[in-house]
This record gives sequence, structure tokens and C-alpha cells, in this order.
Amino acid sequence: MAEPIIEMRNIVTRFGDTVIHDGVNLTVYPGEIYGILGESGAGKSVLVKEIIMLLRPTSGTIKVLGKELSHLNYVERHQLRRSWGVLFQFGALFTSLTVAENIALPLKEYTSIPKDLREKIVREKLEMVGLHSRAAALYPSELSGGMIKRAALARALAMDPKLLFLDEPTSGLDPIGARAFDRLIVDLRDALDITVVMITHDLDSIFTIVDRMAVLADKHVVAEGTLQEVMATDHPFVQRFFKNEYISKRFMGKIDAKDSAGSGASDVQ
Ligand SMILES: Nc1ncnc2c1ncn2[C@@H]1O[C@H](COP(=O)(O)OP(=O)(O)OP(=O)(O)O)[C@@H](O)[C@H]1O
Repeated sequence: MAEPIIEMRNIVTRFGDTVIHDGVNLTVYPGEIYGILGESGAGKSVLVKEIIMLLRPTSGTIKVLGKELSHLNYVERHQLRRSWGVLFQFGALFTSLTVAENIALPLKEYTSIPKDLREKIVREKLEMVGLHSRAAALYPSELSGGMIKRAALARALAMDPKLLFLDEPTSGLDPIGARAFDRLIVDLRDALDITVVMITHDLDSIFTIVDRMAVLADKHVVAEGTLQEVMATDHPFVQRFFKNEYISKRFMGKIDAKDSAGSGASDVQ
């Protein structure tokens, strides 16, 4: 198997006396769409913030792209940050900037690319996420929910990242928009050869586009692996989350289809 692109080992996270993670381990491999699942408050966002260096764990080690985060100096941290894009929940676009200005922001902040080239990159990224070039001049308040997500995704892709972090990417979208966004994630992964880590509660996404996942509960990763591996775990949260009749009826056909295809999640729509 390839070298992991992200490795978390024995992560402990405490805020004051409150323990959020008590020995979390997970491994993400290149090219995967990796899901992080768990109840509200389980510590999914904190875990991702630790990977992208917005928070430091109390103890434990995190390796991203072969680099151990706690060993990096200021310049190395700055360089590593350029290797990923992040789509926060609700898009988090700057409301006072147009879509084009939002997408160009990381390019302005991290590079000295001239304005005309920046504009070309913005056009490219808009096309990549399926937005019309007319969207460039619009402000976030003029966009639909789906367009905001796509614009925020375009901004996350501005620096040609190797890794993409998505926080509940389909939340707030209608079912058709959510499935279209799932397809976009798979297409981008395939076309750009990126690794995607996404926090999600969306069963459709979990059953159709996630390759491997970690389930956070009781301050630990209680299950990690493919859907079949995770569903074989008898932890009560996993049982509650996956094993009820509604889910079985709705999704079992899809599991079989994925199994018989014998390959990646993009086989199943
Ligand atoms: N900077 C912080 N300082 C103190 N406590 C924090 C901080 N960030 C998060 N927490 C706490 O850590 C716990 C886990 O939060 P986190 O946002 O990671 O949960 P989550 O699993 O992502 O939940 P949700 O699905 O609701 O977004 C929560 O109890 C939260 O209040």
C-alpha cells in the first residue's frame, strides 16, 4: 500500500478539564475520499483543525505529506499550508468580495502571480467547479446555496492543493444539489489526483463516494476502514448510525453494486 498522506497517532486533545480525544489514531492514503463521521460534539472539526494546523493537540503526533507537524518551523508550516484547500461549513466566503476576488484571495496571499494570470486561474477554477464565468462578478449574497459551496470549493482549489478538506459539504443543499456536489467531488478527485478528507453525516455521500472512513465516538476512532469494514463493527454508535431497516432497504443495493464493481466509489452514483 502507498505511504499514508495523513497519519494521526495517539492524539489527545483537552480543553481545560474536558477531554475531547483520548488516543485517536487514523490513517489516510493518497487518492482516497476519506470520511470523518461521529455524533455532534464528538470532536470531528477539532481533529481536522489539528491536521490543518489551526489547533495543536495536547499530545500525540500528526504527519501530513510525510512531515511531522510538531517538528516544523514557521517557514515550513507556511509552505505546508499551501498544499491543502479547505471548504468550511456554510462556504465562509467573504461577503464584501466578489466570487472572483474570493477565489483570487489565496493566490494574492501566498504567491506573487500577476493580476492577469490570477484572473485566468480564477476562470479555470470556476469552470472546474461548474460555475458560469458570469458568477465571477457576483457577491455571495447574490448566489444560491449550491453556488456558494461551488465558489468556496473553487477558492479551496485556487492553489492546486494535494489535499482537500471539506466540512459537511452537502449540508444545506437540496437532495439533487447534494448528489451533484458529491459527483463533483469524485470528478475533482479523479481529474486532479487529490486526496479528500470530509466530515459528513450524509448517508448518501457515505454510501456512494466515501472510500474509507473513521468513526469518532467515546473520544476514540471506534471504527476505521471501508463501509463494509466499518459496518462490521459492533460499537453502539456504528450500530445506531448504519444498522436500521430504513438504511438497509435504501442502501444495500448500492453496497452490492460497489462490491461487484470491485473498485472506487466513482463507480456508484
Ligand atoms: N477552541 C475550543 N476551545 C474549547 N472547546 C472547544 C474548542 N473547539 C471545540 N471545542 C469543544 O470540543 C468539542 C468538539 O467540538 P467539534 O466542533 O470538533 O465537534 P464536532 O464533532 O465537529 O461536532 P458537530 O458535528 O456538531 O460540528 C465540543 O464540545 C466543542 O465545544
